[in-house]
Amino acid sequence: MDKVIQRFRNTFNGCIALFKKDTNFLIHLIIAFIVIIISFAIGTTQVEWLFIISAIMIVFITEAVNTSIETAVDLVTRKRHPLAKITKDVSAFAVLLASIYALIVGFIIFIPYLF
Ligand SMILES: Nc1ncnc2c1ncn2[C@@H]1O[C@H](COP(=O)(O)OP(=O)(O)OP(=O)(O)O)[C@@H](O)[C@H]1O
Repeated sequence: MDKVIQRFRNTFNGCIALFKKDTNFLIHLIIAFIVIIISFAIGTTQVEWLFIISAIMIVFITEAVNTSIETAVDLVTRKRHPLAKITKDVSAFAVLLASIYALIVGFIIFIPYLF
């Protein structure tokens, strides 16, 4: 049981570290909060909710993994290195892909409600 509690504690520490290191995460969180409020207001369907929640979670997850990878690279080297650059750039690209997916989902779901 102690081990389970310790694991939760470590995970919680990871969450705090993520907020401290990555200011983008807070921005994503605020945007997600606004999207959820709008979704409640317009009464999106169950399937639309599934897409909205999955889009939000994919952005959160990639942003967290991106921060973790950036931190690991910084741990390995602070010097400029082409491999460090590729690692960070590819990891940032994953966040961009997730954000594009979220935008597409948002457009497909919310645009019809506007008209
Ligand atoms: N050690 C390095 N060697 C080579 N290029 C690097 C290195 N560290 C960072 N870079 C380049 O600088 C860019 C910015 O890196 P940085 O670590 O500042 O992340 P960041 O994009 O500012 O992350 P965030 O804004 O999420 O904190 C990277 O995407 C990469 O192209």
